[in-house]
Amino acid sequence: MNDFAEGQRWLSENETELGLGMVQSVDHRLVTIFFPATESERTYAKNNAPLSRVSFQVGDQIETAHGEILIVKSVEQLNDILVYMAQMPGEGDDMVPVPETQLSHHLQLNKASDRLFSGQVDSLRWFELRYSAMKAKEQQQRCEVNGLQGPRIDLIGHQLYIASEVGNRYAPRVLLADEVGLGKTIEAGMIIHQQLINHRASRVLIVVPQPLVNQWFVEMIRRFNLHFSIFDQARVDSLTDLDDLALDESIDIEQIEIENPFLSEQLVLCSSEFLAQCDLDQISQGEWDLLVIDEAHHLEWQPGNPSNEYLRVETIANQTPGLLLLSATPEQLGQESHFARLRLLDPDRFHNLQDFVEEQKAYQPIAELLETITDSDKWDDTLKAQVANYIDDVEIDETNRSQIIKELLDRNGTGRVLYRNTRKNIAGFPQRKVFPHPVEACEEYQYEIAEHLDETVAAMLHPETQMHDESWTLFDTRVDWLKNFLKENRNEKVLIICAHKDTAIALDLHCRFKLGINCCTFHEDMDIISRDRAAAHFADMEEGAQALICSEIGSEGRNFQFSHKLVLMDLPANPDLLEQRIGRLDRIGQQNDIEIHVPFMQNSAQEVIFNWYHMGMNAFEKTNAAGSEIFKRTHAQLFDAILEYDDSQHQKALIESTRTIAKEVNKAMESGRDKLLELASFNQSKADELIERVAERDSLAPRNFMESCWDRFGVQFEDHSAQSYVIRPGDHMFIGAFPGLAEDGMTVTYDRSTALARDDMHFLSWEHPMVNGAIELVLSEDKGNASVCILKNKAIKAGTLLMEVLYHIEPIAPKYLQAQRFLPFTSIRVLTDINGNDLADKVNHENLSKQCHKIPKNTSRQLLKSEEKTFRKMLKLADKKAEVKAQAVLANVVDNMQASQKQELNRLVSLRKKNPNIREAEIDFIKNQTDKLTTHLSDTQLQLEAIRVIVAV
Ligand SMILES: Nc1ncnc2c1ncn2[C@@H]1O[C@H](COP(=O)(O)OP(=O)(O)OP(=O)(O)O)[C@@H](O)[C@H]1O
Repeated sequence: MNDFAEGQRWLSENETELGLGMVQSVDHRLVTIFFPATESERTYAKNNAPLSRVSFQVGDQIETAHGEILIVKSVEQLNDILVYMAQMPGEGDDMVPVPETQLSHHLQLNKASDRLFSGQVDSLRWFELRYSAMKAKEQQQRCEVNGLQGPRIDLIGHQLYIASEVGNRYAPRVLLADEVGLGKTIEAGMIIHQQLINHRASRVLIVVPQPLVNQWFVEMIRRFNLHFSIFDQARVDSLTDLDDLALDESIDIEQIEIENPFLSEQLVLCSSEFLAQCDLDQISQGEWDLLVIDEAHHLEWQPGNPSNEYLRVETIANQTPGLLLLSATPEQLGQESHFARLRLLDPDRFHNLQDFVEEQKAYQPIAELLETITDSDKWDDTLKAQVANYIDDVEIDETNRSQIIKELLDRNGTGRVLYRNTRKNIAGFPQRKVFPHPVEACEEYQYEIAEHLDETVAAMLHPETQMHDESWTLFDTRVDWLKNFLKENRNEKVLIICAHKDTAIALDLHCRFKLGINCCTFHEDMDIISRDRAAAHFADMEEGAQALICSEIGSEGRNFQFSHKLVLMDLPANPDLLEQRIGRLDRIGQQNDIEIHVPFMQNSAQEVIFNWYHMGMNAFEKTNAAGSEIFKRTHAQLFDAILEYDDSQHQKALIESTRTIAKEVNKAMESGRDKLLELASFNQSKADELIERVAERDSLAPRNFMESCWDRFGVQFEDHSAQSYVIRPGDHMFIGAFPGLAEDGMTVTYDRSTALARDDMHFLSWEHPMVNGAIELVLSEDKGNASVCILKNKAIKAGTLLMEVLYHIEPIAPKYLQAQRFLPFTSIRVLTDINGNDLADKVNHENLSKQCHKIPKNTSRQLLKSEEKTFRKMLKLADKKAEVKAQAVLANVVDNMQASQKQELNRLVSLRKKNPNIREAEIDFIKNQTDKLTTHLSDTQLQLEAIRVIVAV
């Protein structure tokens, strides 16, 4: 464990760009570091904080907070603080005491020139490794698909498209609403991964229904290398409980301020059930950058009557810049709740329910206009005038097409906040087939007409719930049918869903004990471990259960696509719930057509609802986007027909009107809302381009770079199979531990399809934590930043001196500005001769390196001594050239940043015409942010990274 003390200076190993940190507070478990240069603060667990103590040695150059440069003459220790006794170079023997607290907050880690002129030179291979690490860092940060390559996933167009649209945003706030099973979890994972890898976010909170906690936890590690910590009440208690601590009796427990437990981890996963009852102040003060809510349709809101769940999420979301809501059925609880969730995402855009309802009615003309402007190569004046009716602050011209489409979709639809892909737009999905199984009605079930209509309908749809015990399994004809069905399909995996847990439990007992069928159950009264065990037992292809009998909770979020037979023992009176049930099997990865078996009693309420779904809206065989709207408009008639199930005329009328309404709603949606959603959510050519780009990055795997690193740092590696290696710590490792390398070794592969098939192998892409760690390791070490070599090239006169100097620029700015989105790590290379001519563009590094050869270290040192003056002059000349290049880059960066900020400003000003709630302060915020970004970006300093002296022979 490290010993920290207030005032000490430490450097974040993972985020060196934060500048030099100062210990702000320490307790028995946590340490908080403040980074003054970037006005940021981080809290780490003491025992595994990724921090390095910064201490200078005698002879080192230090810079004070006031910018004075001094040379360290001796180092003293006062309590736990280092005090450097230092002198101003060339200003006599006066010694100045500089406590480490007064060091400059911008740490210049680079000592390339010091090392060169003191003769500490390294081999060419180290210099080249350093160059490769710089290039890798630059390419990665500048790569358009950065964050999309690393995940262990198939490259699927609609997912990549959404992730690339959202993942790079500053504080993304969106609702991911793809149809069930199309990969919202994967999209969310990609967005989180991008935000983390690009330093847009570092603290993430994911909230999911309890049954899905483990599934998310595993998906995040397996597919994204993201290790979330699961928080529940027991964990929070253990972090805040003082009883376990052996405290000195003199300490007054009342006086101890307890650290917020949520600050102890960066990536936290918890259940919605935990969120509903935990300490709201603590969790909302978790300083999250990104909040993710799965199955967000549960956040119910009515005007004047928001649910507790909604209010809690709203409290956290108001204090968190990024917000991802996931729901396949966002309108499940009605349009009001849907609107409220959109308002959570973007209150400026969605401020009034009534306006939103009205606006939705006007989607059709906008959809038509969008189609016209997409399809027309040349826009005539009439068309331009039409577009100008909707947007008045962008030049209306076909050359601005993509921006105009974006603005239209954003300002008149839900373009910026809602993404929904449907099976209709995605090829390759299996067919769904429904198999009705009418069975004889059971006389044993008697329907008492209860006072409340809804309760009666529920009782008629699920008559077994009226029996209060398990006796119904003995006479219910559906159970008999199930017995035969399971026997006939003995070698198939069958998922059985029913609405209530008591039904699932009774069926499970009956099937196991009375019929001897290998099955298991899954319901809300089971604890999470038992549920996961049941799901795993069902998934086991060798010896697992033939059937899994779930209550309704099994119909949300779970992955059961290895099965293609679904039995619905009853039907829910809500089309979205039906879609959720079918979605367990109908998801990415399903290899077969899906069979949906529905046993129902003839001449009963069950037959009525089956026909309503099947004949009225074809909800079994096709995904039904209009389900909730159709339900809204037909449910009164449906309930009547259920209550009078023996009236065939009633049923006929129900089916007829449902068909008419379904047709009407589907048509309106297809030409209005769905059209807008489709345009905003997917773009085939962009998706194809993204797949191509990622595949291209895959083909440039970091093999050479990693092999050089392993070789240099003493990691052993050997072939495992094609494209795969076994690596393990070597006996003579150059450093204590290689980043991400397990003590007992690991198997890695560079190949995506191998990684997809073999979970036990690490997918080593440029985004893997080991590769990133290796890049940072190379760049944080001094090794390779100074080198001398000879050049053999007949065209160059012997004795010619060249100097290859590498620099980088990277912004140092407060985190909330996210300055690196405009200025990623940029390397600058100068190849100067003795007159200051820069040959970098004429001779690239790789070609030059082929002609460079090593010379003995002693010879290098002699050369450096004898020609020191010349080399110092050459370095100054190189600095000047690099400075010019850096200024050109920065000017461009500032221009781009200002243009992008202007777009944001225009949007807000335009929205304010419709939404009076947008305050002047919000507009001032963008202006202020632009000013600060301009200052920080323009002030970016050029950093010297490495020098290679080259002598032609
Ligand atoms: N790109 C991909 N590569 C590999 N597997 C994928 C990919 N996308 C999705 N899957 C798999 O498909 C299944 C469905 O994905 P996911 O759970 O993300 O869907 P969803 O839209 O969140 O589903 P639901 O609506 O049920 O919550 C999962 O098993 C997931 O691992």
